[in-house]
Amino acid sequence: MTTPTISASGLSLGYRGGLALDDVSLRLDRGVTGLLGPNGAGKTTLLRILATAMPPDRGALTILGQDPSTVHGRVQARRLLGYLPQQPGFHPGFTAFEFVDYVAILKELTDRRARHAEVRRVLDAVGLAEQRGKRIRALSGGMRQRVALAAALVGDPGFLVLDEPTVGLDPEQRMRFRELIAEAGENRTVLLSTHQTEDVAMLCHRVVVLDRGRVRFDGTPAELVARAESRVWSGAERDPGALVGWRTGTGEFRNLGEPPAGARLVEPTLEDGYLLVLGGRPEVAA
Ligand SMILES: Nc1ncnc2c1ncn2[C@@H]1O[C@H](COP(=O)(O)OP(=O)(O)OP(=O)(O)O)[C@@H](O)[C@H]1O
Repeated sequence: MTTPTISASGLSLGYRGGLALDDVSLRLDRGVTGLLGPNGAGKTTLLRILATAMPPDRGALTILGQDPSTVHGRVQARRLLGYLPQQPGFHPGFTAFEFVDYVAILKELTDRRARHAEVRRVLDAVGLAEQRGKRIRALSGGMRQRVALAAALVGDPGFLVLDEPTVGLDPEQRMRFRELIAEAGENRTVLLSTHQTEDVAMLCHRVVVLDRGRVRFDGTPAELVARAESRVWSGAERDPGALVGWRTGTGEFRNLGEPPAGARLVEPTLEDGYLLVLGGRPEVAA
């Protein structure tokens, strides 16, 4: 068996308010894995730990064979991974080129000529060749996300950590961004956190659902959809026996849970499976 890109076991981390991650174990390999979960589930905390931005309180982790609990392992792991954080921390006065070059310097690409060639390569890869001299403040939200992705791609890392990369993008930009992520996942391991079940349906070969700091599901998108098989029905009213139900655009109600006899069953979606894994809690349906 080959060594996985990421091998994490028993990761736990507490903040003052309580446990944000509770005994999370995960192995990740090539391709795009989606991390779904409601607000406060622990997604950012997990991604930060996997990107070595903070250590867990407990648990063991290896990143591309490196142990980030040692200084040497942490430095090596950082050379091998790319991280697109939720707030990329742009300096709006920088141009796209200057920002990515700055990240490349932090990644210790010391030879100026080779570094600049690398910056041009990653900006080209995300379709920003034309905009590289533009100031970040003058770029659209979608272009800024592409700059952040370019920065994460510097040095061709084997492991990419993307924290809600499609948030705030219009549908066309989101589609374009998904293509870039799919491309990035062809020959490396990508972990992507998102609230968008469509991101997972369109991009991911695997999906992990995190809720209240614990892994609630780990499988393929098709397996997540299958969780809702024969558990979704429609009707003229919200079924009081449903775990969760809502009015759809057609005026009909979509109900999830254990259908009553004679219920009009409908084809489940990935979102239905996700909501059922979370126990149909309506506060996470948004
Ligand atoms: N710096 C911090 N100090 C204290 N508590 C924190 C801190 N960061 C996160 N938390 C808490 O830890 C829990 C997990 O937060 P985290 O940001 O990892 O969740 P998330 O799944 O990324 O949420 P979202 O989807 O809203 O970004 C939440 O209860 C949150 O309030």
